[in-house]
Amino acid sequence: MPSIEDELFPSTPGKFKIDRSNRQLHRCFASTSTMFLWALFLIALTASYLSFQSFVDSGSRYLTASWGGIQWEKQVRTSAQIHRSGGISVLVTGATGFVGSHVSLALRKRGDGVVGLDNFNNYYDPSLKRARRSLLSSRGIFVVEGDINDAKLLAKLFDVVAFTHVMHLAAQAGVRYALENPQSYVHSNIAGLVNLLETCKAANPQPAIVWASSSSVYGLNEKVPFSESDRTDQPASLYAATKKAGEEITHTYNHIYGLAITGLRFFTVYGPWGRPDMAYFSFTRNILQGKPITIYRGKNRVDLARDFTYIDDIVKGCLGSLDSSGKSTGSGGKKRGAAPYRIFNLGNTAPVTVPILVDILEKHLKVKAKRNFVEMPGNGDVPFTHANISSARNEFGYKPTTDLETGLKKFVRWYLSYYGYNTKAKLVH
Ligand SMILES: O=C(O)[C@H]1O[C@H](OP(=O)(O)OP(=O)(O)OC[C@H]2O[C@@H](n3ccc(=O)[nH]c3=O)[C@H](O)[C@@H]2O)[C@H](O)[C@@H](O)[C@@H]1O
Repeated sequence: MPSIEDELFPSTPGKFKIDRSNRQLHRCFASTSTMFLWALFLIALTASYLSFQSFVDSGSRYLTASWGGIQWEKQVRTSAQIHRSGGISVLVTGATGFVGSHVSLALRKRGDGVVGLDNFNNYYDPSLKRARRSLLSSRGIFVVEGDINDAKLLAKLFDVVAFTHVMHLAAQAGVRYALENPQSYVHSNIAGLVNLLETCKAANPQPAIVWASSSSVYGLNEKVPFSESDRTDQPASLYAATKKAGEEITHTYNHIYGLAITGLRFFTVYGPWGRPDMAYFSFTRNILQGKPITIYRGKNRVDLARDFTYIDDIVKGCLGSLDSSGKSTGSGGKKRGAAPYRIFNLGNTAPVTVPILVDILEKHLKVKAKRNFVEMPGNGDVPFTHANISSARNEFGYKPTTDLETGLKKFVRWYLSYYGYNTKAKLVH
């Protein structure tokens, strides 16, 4: 590919007609033409710089289309206001996501300040995210539309509000989608995370950060139940690898800049307002529509199992982590002392096989599933997960209380109501 210089200075100068009969004139013409060429070059350079600038501007306008301005700042400030003594002010990324919306509502309910951030991407139906936003907005939570990769936006948010905490839940989720769109995992889970940490490190005061890692970091680990000290260097999917990378990256920022950081390894979270890409959700949709569902099986027809964890238990774990996070020690990019670095499993400690999950759904839906068993493809899945939660219990009293039967009953009730199967049921959180 020709460089920009190649294009401005063609390699065929013979095209410029020079009068060779008069050396003086030639020299003069040559120097004039050189000057002329330089002038042309400078003009072209300036023009291309200006057009590049306008491209950057229009690009950032695109990124920042929905933020900025006095009114916007007022909304951010109001939403961040704390309404209880000893409360915290939290920036929740991924606020219209499944876990993000629940955590935002719970924080708000107890009187904390909450500002949401979400890019409303279309990994799954954005109308569900918009509905969650309406719910948040009805409780006085403002959600900024923007991406964690937008450094200007993040800096602006910290300019407007001195957040005490960041609850970082924005991510490219899903284990199997990484085969289809690997770059989206790098974009959100690596580049976006670093961008957020850069903003937090530079903030004055620095916030404490709690963020979503994943049970998938245990990968091919066979020791059960999974403890935080078990090996996590055998990821089975790119998704897991990016979450594991996130744990290493956050450690670095804790070490160099004194950011207080807590990583939470969530175990297959489910519940009302959940994620349509997850098995319990898509199974429900297919069962109700009379379509078959695909159930993966491991080698020798062994059923896969997950430590399915109900959303309300996860929310308690998130709030417990925020409350016990400790403080960042640095300011303006300078570390002043050691800050806590923690990682916790947030699971249910009671793995259930996928066919049993389907049994429970059938019971609550009162419809038989059309089961199609398939040998687990090499798509990033792991055979089972099982959390040891003693660290979280010791540190902040984490204690899951909802079993899969009860949790799925609540999910099904929400699903039928939200999608209009049962118009009598009220649409409540
Ligand atoms: O806890 C975690 O670490 C992860 O939990 C889920 O990942 P996963 O456990 O794979 O959850 P589902 O996609 O709901 O799958 C649950 C089980 O159903 C199985 N499954 C899934 C889809 C399907 O069509 N058929 C099927 O049998 C999967 O193999 C798996 O065993 C989330 O999607 C991840 O974002 C999260 O990080």
